[in-house]
Amino acid sequence: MAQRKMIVFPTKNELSEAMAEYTAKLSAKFIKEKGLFTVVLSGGDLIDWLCKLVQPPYIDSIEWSKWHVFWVDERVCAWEDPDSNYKLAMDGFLSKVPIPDKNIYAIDKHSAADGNAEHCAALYEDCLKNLVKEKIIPISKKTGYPEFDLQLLGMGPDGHMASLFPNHPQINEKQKWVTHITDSPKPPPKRITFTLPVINSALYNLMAICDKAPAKSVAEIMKHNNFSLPSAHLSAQVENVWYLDQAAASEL
Ligand SMILES: O=C(O)[C@H](O)[C@@H](O)[C@H](O)[C@H](O)COP(=O)(O)O
Repeated sequence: MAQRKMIVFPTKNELSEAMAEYTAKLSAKFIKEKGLFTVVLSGGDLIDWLCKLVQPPYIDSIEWSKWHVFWVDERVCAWEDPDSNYKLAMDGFLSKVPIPDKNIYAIDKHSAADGNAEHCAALYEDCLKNLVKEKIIPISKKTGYPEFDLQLLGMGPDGHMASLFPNHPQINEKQKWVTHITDSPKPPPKRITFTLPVINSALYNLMAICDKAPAKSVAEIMKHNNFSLPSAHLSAQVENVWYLDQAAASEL
């Protein structure tokens, strides 16, 4: 498993530039090697930081038609709900680039609107299993879990990543690929999330963190490897890279 690497950027703008460059390079590499690129998004501020991808040179140089897009976690609510990570990504990013609709794998629309978190998690896992059969997602020979090319993650001030929260049992789930939570400390309470072994089976994991609020948790992880914080468990098969702005790195 890859060692954690950290890069601190003077500003959010520079972090955002670097994230676009990193994503574009991996997109070109994987499309050249296997004809497609699997990207996993999270919610939160990350989508804002992806804004550079919808600008030149990336908007014209990336082969968007070869992208397959997933969510590492999703809030269980209607697609139109302002809480929806799907809506956030569609409005801020995906609607601006020519990725075929069929390559955008959102939470099941009806079960999400019905608020059935357990069913949504099971359906999302079924969706991943079908894509394994269709050879869109390989199963890693090393980990035995699905292997995504790039996952773009964020961390909350409490050290959570995806919807794996401190002092909640989801972090220990090893059988399922996708699980659910109905009492998330960050609203809204109902969510689905990739499990830790799936998150860590990605080839490249990029964790992007800005602002002062998560700075203490960043320091707990970097200085003390405090495993009570779910983000401390992040790994990857090839690269586990953490992009911080100055504020997020201020307690280091
Ligand atoms: O659904 C969510 O809430 C997100 O996917 C979540 O895991 C997010 O990545 C972190 O909470 C960081 O969020 P911020 O960038 O908003 O702090």
